[in-house]
Amino acid sequence: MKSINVKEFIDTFSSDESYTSAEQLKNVMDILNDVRQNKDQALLDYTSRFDGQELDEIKVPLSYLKESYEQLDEDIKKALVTAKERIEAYEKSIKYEDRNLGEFTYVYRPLERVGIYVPGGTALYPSSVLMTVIPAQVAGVKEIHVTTPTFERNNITFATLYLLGVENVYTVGGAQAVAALAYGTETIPKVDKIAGPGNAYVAIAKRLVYGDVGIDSIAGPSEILLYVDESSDVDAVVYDVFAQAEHDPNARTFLLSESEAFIQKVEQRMEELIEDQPRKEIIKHSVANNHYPIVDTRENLIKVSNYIAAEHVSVQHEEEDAIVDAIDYAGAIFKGKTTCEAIGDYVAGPSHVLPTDRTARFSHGLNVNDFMTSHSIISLTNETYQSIVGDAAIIADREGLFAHKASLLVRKED
Ligand SMILES: NC(=O)c1ccc[n+]([C@@H]2O[C@H](COP(=O)([O-])OP(=O)(O)OC[C@H]3O[C@@H](n4cnc5c(N)ncnc54)[C@H](O)[C@@H]3O)[C@@H](O)[C@H]2O)c1
Ligand SMILES: N[C@H](CO)Cc1c[nH]c[nH+]1
Ligand SMILES: [Zn+2]
Repeated sequence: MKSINVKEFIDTFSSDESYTSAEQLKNVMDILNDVRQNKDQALLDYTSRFDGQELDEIKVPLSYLKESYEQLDEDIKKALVTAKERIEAYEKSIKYEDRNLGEFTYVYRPLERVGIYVPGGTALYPSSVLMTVIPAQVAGVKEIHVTTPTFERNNITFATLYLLGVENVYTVGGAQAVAALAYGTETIPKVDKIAGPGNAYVAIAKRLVYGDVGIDSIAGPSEILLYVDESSDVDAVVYDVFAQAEHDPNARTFLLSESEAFIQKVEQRMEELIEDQPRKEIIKHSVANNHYPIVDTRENLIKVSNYIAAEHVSVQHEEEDAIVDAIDYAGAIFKGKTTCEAIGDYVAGPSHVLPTDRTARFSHGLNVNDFMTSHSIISLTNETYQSIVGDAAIIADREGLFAHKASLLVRKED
């Protein structure tokens, strides 16, 4: 594919119709309203329509989870436990603790009831079970409810849920699952916050229910921004592009370099390897519509990296320290030629649930603290109170809020 410079990219990209088109929004809104009104019946209807499954019940019996786990081979059991231990250790290390600051205390409390979306449309995502449920468990969430459009009685998603001890699992996907968690149905309870990644329908639905329920972030179709140079390995870069593209036709891949010659080597190799990819149909669609090879100066490439604020930024470059330092906005940065993005998908430690669609400008990857809420406890000594009450009263006076002023001054000592 021909490369473009940063200016050409900004012109095309900002005028792109992203997956959140008005039509998509309307479709998702209709699904949300239907589930709100018709509850379980709507879930059964959408599951038949979008997933081709005629279900009798939505809740997965615990015996299915147990059987799924027991039938796993030892090598995958061991891999899941390795991932579990690394993710747990990471989340425990970053968990906020109560802080006593004398007259002020910040306290952190786990959420009571959360809903977790585990994707399962074109692939199974046991790794997303680990990357969402473990932070919630480390936070101490009291009730965890998981929805996933996964139907086979024995499958690795159910097995991983069993490994983590999750008992409330429902076979519902897409916007309808988000609606069920946000508003409640006969089977699925209304939760306080919904977390977890998914495709465009899931991402739009989370946007729309926010406010009625909390959400973690917009963790929609996957993205990677690769910043590479002549020292990078061409095949490794190609597989990094394909690894994101194979998630979804809407997945986006940005390939940035100061070297046109290197970009052309990667583009050429992509053409050679694409036909051999088992998920080539999805990859081709993603690459044809959402792949951006960009060549420009260092300064412009850094600016555009911060503009895109991609879910994953992978820096494979001789001057990686300087480039990583200059990047302010990204879901997660993978530094160096060995630390590829896919290691973060599975076992590195930090959650792979990351903001997409430029939302890393203002939100961050999922972690234990997203499953907690904090409040301050303010308890002033009388001495402090008496020293500041006059200032408070005069501001209340100027706001014209006289009951505020009175409540302050009634406690003032002469
Ligand atoms: N950002 C992140 O942190 C992150 C992490 C993991 C996965 N992902 C993303 O998760 C997604 C997984 O996507 P998926 O599709 O395989 O699974 P999914 O579970 O997200 O979506 C499947 C559901 O989409 C709904 N759906 C499909 N076609 C529809 C239509 N025409 N109208 C309404 N609803 C429809 C169905 O209800 C189906 O159950 C990918 O986009 C992947 O990139 C993102
Ligand atoms: N790359 C995805 C996040 O965008 C996460 C994932 C799960 N499994 C494989 N990959
Ligand atoms: Zn991935």
